[in-house]
Formats: sequence, C-alpha cells, structure tokens
Amino acid sequence: MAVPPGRSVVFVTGNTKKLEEVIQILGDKFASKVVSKKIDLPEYQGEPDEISIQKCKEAAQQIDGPVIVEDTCLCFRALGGLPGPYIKWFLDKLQPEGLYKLLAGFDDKSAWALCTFAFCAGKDEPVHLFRGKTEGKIVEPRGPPDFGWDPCFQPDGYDKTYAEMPKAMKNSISHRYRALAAMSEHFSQTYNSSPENKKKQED
Ligand SMILES: O=P(O)(O)OP(=O)(O)OP(=O)(O)OC[C@H]1O[C@@H](n2cnc3c(O)ncnc32)[C@H](O)[C@@H]1O
Ligand SMILES: [Mg+2]
Repeated sequence: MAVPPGRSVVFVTGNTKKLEEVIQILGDKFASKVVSKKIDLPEYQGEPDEISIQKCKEAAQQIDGPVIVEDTCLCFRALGGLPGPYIKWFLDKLQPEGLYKLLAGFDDKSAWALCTFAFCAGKDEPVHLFRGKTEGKIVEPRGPPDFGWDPCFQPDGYDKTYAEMPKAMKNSISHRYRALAAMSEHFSQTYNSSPENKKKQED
C-alpha cells in the first residue's frame, strides 16, 4: 500500500482479528508502512460515516499524528439496516445463533457487511473515508466461531459462510478487502502521481 511519505501511519484498533486480516490482505506493504496500536476507542452512535469520522478524529488526538481506524457494520435489510454499527453489542449478547434468530419473523434474510476505513493525517486534518461492502444473507451459524459474526454471514454467490471459507477466500471478497483496495488505490494515486515521485519512478 502506498501511504503518505514521512511519519508512519498508526492503525488504531482494539480488535486483534481485524488487525490479523488487514496484515493478511496487505502483506509486506503493511509492515513497512503502518504500525498498529491497541486502543479501545469509544463506540460512537449515528450513521456509519459519522461514526468513522468521530472515531478517526479521536484516534488522531490520542496519537497526535497520522492514523487509520476502521469500523465494521452488519446490516439486516429486513431491519432497515440495523444492527449496523451496533452489531458489536448485538453479537456480544446474542452470539451468531441469536443474530440468525432475530430474523425468524422475516422472509428477507439478506444483509450486507460494510467496512469503513478512515484516514487522518493529524489532529487538525480532514478525515478521508474508504468503504467496502459485501452483500450476503444471514444463515444458521456454520463453521468455526473464530471471528465475530463470520459463522452466520454467507456472501452472495457462495455456499459457505465467511467462517467456513479458507481465510484467503474471505480476504479476496470481504467488505474489509474492498475497503482496503479503495484506500490503497487512493494513496497510490495521490502520492505516486506527485511530480517528485514520478521523477523517482523514471530514474
Ligand atoms: O477497536 P475497533 O477497531 O473498533 O474494533 P471493534 O471490535 O470494536 O470493532 P467495531 O467497533 O468495528 O465493531 C464491529 C463488530 O463486528 C465484529 N467484526 C468486525 N469485522 C468482522 C468480520 O470481518 N467478521 C466477523 N465479525 C467482524 C467485531 O468483532 C465487532 O464485534
Ligand atoms: Mg469498536
């Protein structure tokens, strides 16, 4: 991933599994450009974009430098997009089995996973958002309960839940993969097209 030159960027998350996936998806590019810091940021309320902006600003305050944060929503169409950003608490109390049962009274089991990465260059700088979405449906849990709601989310076009898939398969279609692709694309365009970098590439 091409990231801003200068100070290394700090990826702030309290979630080890998220961090593992980001490293798997970005590989060496991550290790060389980004460091991570385990801080439990507040769980803000509101629309996903607004939550990511607030989360990123708080992280930039705490780190006092360039930061990346990520927020993940799981949205049930029959419930108007809820639990959405509140999925963490629903998952905590209900487990994947209870999430599945939430939709018992609805024919529409469709859902989407939304991942938003937010980047901010410093505490008084604007926040940039990069989103990735994967459509699927909520099913009776299948597969190892290693990461969050993975056992009850089956992406469209697959007969396996995220939990049943090999990691490499999840990481090639996931909400997180798509958001990271959008962020990498932005940074490579912004920083690789500067006259200084163009010159470097030509040399
Ligand atoms: O510190 P942060 O980065 O906020 O980490 P978090 O665990 O609080 O994460 P979120 O606020 O984004 O809440 C998302 C919830 O969804 C879970 N989750 C996130 N990504 C997931 C994925 O790809 N598969 C399954 N569960 C996931 C995660 O464990 C949380 O319970
Ligand atoms: Mg959180």
